[in-house]
Amino acid sequence: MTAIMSNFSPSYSEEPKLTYDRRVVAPQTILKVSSAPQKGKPDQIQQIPSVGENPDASAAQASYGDIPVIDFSRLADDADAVCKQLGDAAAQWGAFQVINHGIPLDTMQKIESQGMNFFRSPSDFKLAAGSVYFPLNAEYPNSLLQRVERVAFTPGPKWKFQAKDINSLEDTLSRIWPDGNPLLREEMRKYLRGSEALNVQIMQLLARYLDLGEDFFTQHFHRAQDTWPRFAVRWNFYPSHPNPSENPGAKGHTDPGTLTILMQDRVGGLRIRRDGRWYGVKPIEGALVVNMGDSLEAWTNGRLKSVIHEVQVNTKLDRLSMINFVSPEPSLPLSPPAQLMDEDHPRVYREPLTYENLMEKRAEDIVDDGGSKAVRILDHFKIRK
Ligand SMILES: O=C(O)CCC(=O)C(=O)O
Ligand SMILES: [Fe+2]
Repeated sequence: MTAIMSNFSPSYSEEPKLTYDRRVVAPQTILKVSSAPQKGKPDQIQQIPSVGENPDASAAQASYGDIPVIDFSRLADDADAVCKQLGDAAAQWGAFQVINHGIPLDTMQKIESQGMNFFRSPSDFKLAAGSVYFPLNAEYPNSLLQRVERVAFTPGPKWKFQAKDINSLEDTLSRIWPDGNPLLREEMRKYLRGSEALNVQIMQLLARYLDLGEDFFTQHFHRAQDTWPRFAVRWNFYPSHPNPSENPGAKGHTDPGTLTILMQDRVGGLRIRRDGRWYGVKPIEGALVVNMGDSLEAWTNGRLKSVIHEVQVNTKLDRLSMINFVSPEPSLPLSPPAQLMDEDHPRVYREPLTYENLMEKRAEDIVDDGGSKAVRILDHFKIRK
């Protein structure tokens, strides 16, 4: 341990005293790029233009897209309308934001400020956390995550060992804050419980939207001895960079699981792709961003869309997100129900297809091509006509 480290202990007990710049970014600094829809080459893996490759990327255009914002406080009076709004968003955009989801704003703010405290700490302090901390870029020049420091709240080196229980986060918590951080522990516990409930609620609403019966997805949640789905929780920290065209934070990709529940700060920079255009995901205080992943698209025979997204680094402000990747049991066949297949809607993806298959392909892709090409992993599993 160096002298700096032993003297350094970021305080955790401060109330959300935000140690970073909370200015709301002027809309024109958020890039929204329109580019021509991809020319159809249905039998080829789709290449997703990313920030660095896209000549439009520096031509900032003000305004965010109309990514739906769903108010869960309306569930009590008008569940049908909420269900329709949410399902349409999942089918058309592959993403939405949720407000009034039940996780307290205070919890989200405290986690955010603790996360910022961690990433703003001296490098020696962060590196002392060991394998749960991934420093900026150094070892992963070709990864999808281009300019991101990370903390993985996931025990074990492999995706198979993801867990959602607070106990499994203890190890990471004690590594990133060796002197203890009971405030963060408590708030993470609340957040996890809240996002677990939200995941169930959303999956039930989506099943209802598709007329599958509310439990179509959730009946599998406790199928295995251990409980599924599992959560892989991560903090992503994107230090600012003066040149937006040189600094994709995360390149275009889809997430492999069922849902991704994401908390972003006020900086913005997350963008999603729909019909060949990028749309900024507007930071809304207290909102959670929900993305559909590959497993859900496969499971619903393409009715719900696994959304392509990327992150642009801000030119002035550091950005933090906390991401909860929800995955199904790895060996569960993601077989679409009969109701979602007919002559007009033939089976889209090969069977059997499991989360495990998706993850294996993803690992190959990222390793084999050096990760330089962002691809939709699901396209590898399409049934060719
Ligand atoms: O940080 C974000 O907003 C999104 C990051 C992301 O897409 C990912 O880590 O898969
Ligand atoms: Fe992602």
